[in-house]
Amino acid sequence: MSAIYDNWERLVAAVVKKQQLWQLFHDHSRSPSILSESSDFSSSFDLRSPLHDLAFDFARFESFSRSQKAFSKLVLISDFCPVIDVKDVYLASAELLGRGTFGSAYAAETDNGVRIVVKRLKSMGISEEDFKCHMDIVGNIRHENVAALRAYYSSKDERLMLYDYYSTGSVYALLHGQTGQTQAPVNWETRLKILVGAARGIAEIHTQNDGKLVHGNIKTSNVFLNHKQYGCVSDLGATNMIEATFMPTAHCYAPEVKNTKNVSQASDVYSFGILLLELLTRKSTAHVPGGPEAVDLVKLVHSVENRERADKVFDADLLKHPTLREQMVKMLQIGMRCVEKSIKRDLRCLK
Ligand SMILES: Nc1ncnc2c1ncn2[C@@H]1O[C@H](COP(=O)(O)OP(=O)(O)OP(=O)(O)O)[C@@H](O)[C@H]1O
Repeated sequence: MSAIYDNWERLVAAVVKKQQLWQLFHDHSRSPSILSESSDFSSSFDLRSPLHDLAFDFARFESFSRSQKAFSKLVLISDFCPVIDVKDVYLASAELLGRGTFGSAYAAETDNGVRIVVKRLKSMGISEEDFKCHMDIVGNIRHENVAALRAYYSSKDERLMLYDYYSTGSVYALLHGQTGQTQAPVNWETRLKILVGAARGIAEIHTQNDGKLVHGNIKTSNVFLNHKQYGCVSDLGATNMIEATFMPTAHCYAPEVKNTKNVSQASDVYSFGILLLELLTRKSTAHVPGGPEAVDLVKLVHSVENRERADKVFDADLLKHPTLREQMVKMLQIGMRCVEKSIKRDLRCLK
């Protein structure tokens, strides 16, 4: 356990205490746009202000006869004043975004053009009471780097969670896109901002529920870009509620994590390390139909014996900028520390 918590402390040191990763971030003198932004995300952002850009029509809920009964128990999170009409989900006009471990995700559009994501849990293995209790915890989180739960619904045979829709797509889509498409370059600044944001989001999640909350499913398809283009962690909740087994070929989970019962804050740190390595290498760690094959990145970076050979694993696009190399090596070291429980070798060889 001590080794696990050592990893966690390193992440906190890297992110919250603004050492290492934060230092790297500020050292990046070629990115004045990052440096000019406030280092205290919350100071310039009123997280409790009403969301005026999401102007839904509450009245339509009442008049929607087919689902009126079903939606009568839709619970809106307190700061979400406007209301959502999710009838499109039931009327099948909603767009299926994909099916994941815990259910399906749909993008539904309201009449006034606001898009919202509806997550439909596939398992009913959680009581209504436990579901609501967990939704209260998740719904309470308002942080720039955590996708906000806007509403939820629970009935005898249905559990829905409503989130903001991220039109820019996930980090998975950004890095790996669709098969056959030429990959657009993703610059260093973008990658750093994704990592800093994701790390801050995870750190925030871990402070919740008396410091016991776990995300449990950190991976590129669950990280989006917020309005400032920083990483924003989504899909919080499902792992805590549903018992599910992860695909053994998904390399984004810590080795001890076989199913949702094994997830922990330490395994979130591991998955953050994998996210970091994925951003450095641009290799996918989970196979999505139509996407690239999954690569065991821990094994890959394990094959790096010294800093000269680190180039073997970096995304070739990044290597076109030799001035970034030092920062990339430092970043690789942070990633390796996050996953080091399964990397037996001594990191000092990279120093
Ligand atoms: N809020 C959102 N905005 C935009 N796209 C989303 C949002 N939430 C999920 N998606 C996308 O919808 C698809 C399905 O997501 P879902 O979370 O159901 O599965 P997953 O991320 O592939 O796997 P898992 O269930 O393990 O999280 C993914 O491509 C995901 O990136």
